[in-house]
This record gives sequence, C-alpha cells and structure tokens, in this order.
Amino acid sequence: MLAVIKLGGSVVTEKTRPYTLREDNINLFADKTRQLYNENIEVVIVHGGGSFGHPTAAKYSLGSSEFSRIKAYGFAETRYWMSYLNLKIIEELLSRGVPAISVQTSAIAQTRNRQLHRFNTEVVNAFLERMLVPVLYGDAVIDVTYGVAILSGDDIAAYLAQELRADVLVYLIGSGGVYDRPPGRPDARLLREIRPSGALPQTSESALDVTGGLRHKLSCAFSAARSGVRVAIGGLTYLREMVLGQDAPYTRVLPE
Ligand SMILES: Nc1ncnc2c1ncn2[C@@H]1O[C@H](COP(=O)(O)OP(=O)(O)OP(=O)(O)O)[C@@H](O)[C@H]1O
Ligand SMILES: C=C(C)CCOP(=O)(O)O
Repeated sequence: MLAVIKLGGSVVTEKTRPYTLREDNINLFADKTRQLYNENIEVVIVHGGGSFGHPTAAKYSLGSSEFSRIKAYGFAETRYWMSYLNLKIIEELLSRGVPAISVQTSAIAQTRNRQLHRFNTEVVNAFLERMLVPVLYGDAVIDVTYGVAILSGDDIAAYLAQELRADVLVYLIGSGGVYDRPPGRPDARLLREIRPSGALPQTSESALDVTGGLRHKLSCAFSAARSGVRVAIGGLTYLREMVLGQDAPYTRVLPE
C-alpha cells in the first residue's frame, strides 16, 4: 500500500508566528509515520511552507511580477528556510528509525506559467523501491516563463499521488478537517464529506499564505479524487484511520 501524505505547514509550524515550529506536532507525526512504516505501508511525505516558506516568499514577492536581482536573493533565502524546516522533520523521523530522505524539490521540479511543468517522478519512485521514505516540500522553483515561482506542496502531493498510483492521498491540516465555515467560529461544523459539485465551505485565508490556502488545496484534492485516488483531509490524530480508510472524524474528498 502506498500513501502520499501532505504534511500541512499549519500542522508543523505556527502559521501566525513567523519562523516558529510546532515541535510537539512534528514529534507526533514522526511517531505515527514510524507506525505506518513498520506495518510496511510505503509513504511519501510532502510538507508545506508554513511560517517558514510563506513569509519569506511574500517578502520578496516570489509568486508574482518580474524576475530581478533582489528576487534571486529571495529565492535563495526561501530555499534556505524550506531546507531548514525539512531537516527538522527529517531529524525526528530518522531518530525513530524511519529512513527518511530529503528530496530537494526545486532540483527535480519546474513550473511554466506558475503551473507544474516538469517533475522527475522516477527519482522518487527509485527511493521508494529501496524502502526509503522520500520527504519533499513546497518550494521556490524555476519557472520557465517568469524566472521563478512558488510551487505548492498541495500540487506536488496531488501530482505524485496520481503518477505513483497511490492508494491514498492524505492532506494533514491544523484545523483537523474541512469545516463548513472557518473553524474558529463557534457554530463551525466538520464536513465528513466534500464533493466538487457541492457547496464549497466558507474560508478565512491568512494574508501570510502565498499559495491560495484551503481553496487551492481543495482544487488539488478534487483533481486527485477524480483520477481515482482515495483522498482525505484531516488532523494528525486520525492519520492512521485516513491512511487505512477507517471511519473517524475527518473529511473524505469525493470525485463528483
Ligand atoms: N472552512 C475551513 N475549514 C478548515 N480549515 C479552514 C477553513 N477556513 C480556513 N481554514 C484554515 O485553513 C488552514 C489550512 O489551510 P493552509 O493553507 O494553512 O494549509 P496547510 O497545508 O497546513 O499550509 P501550508 O500551505 O503552509 O502547508 C486551517 O488550519 C484553518 O486555519
Ligand atoms: C511558500 C513555500 C516556499 C512553499 C509553499 O508550499 P505550500 O505551503 O504547500 O503551499
């Protein structure tokens, strides 16, 4: 069984506080991944930018306008912080005996018009065949039209799930699933199912998110679901249930 897990930046970082880790959640994620790995479930991890990638990319407007010398520096700084966050996650996995391997996403992916254009899936597959756990991430990448762009981990996860014919694609987010309205509101209700033909939830997007927040995640999730991958969005607590398709409080993403 193969699971592609998008580990949301809202899970592993404090999104409202720049450059702040949620170490308890990184540890819990590593514990749960060890359990899956020990049960011979193949896992590909893609993590997001959280409060490391988004504020840096926003500071240099990497997702918009013309390329420039200052953007070259912003590109390098964004890559630095994404590598830093990646290493923090890898360290916890390794310390639990999980053979996690960092995959520098910008070295194997490019965009055109800010859409995924080239991606070396073979290298990810080769790591899997050797019982490794590849850990990719949303990243600053070469864009053949605009010079540089930000490629979201949400796109990468949906793409890889389809290309590798994964059994399941899980989006882990800090709010624990998709609610009918922003989860901070007292009357917010967890949606147990969501479909592209239904009403979309009300969302509150953070100004610090340069890749479109929950709305963009849903469009990636729907595209994977339409191609036949089982897709779930939920919190860390129920990672195992989502991977195995068991009933629990999370959101199932349906194809239509
Ligand atoms: N209706 C809603 N249901 C669930 N979450 C919502 C809703 N509206 C807003 N949100 C917010 O969206 C967040 C998840 O989206 P976000 O873009 O932060 O995902 P992420 O993948 O964790 O982040 P990153 O892009 O940094 O990896 C939740 O933690 C929550 O704060
Ligand atoms: C902001 C950066 C560098 C990564 C974006 O990836 P995402 O957080 O998965 O959307």
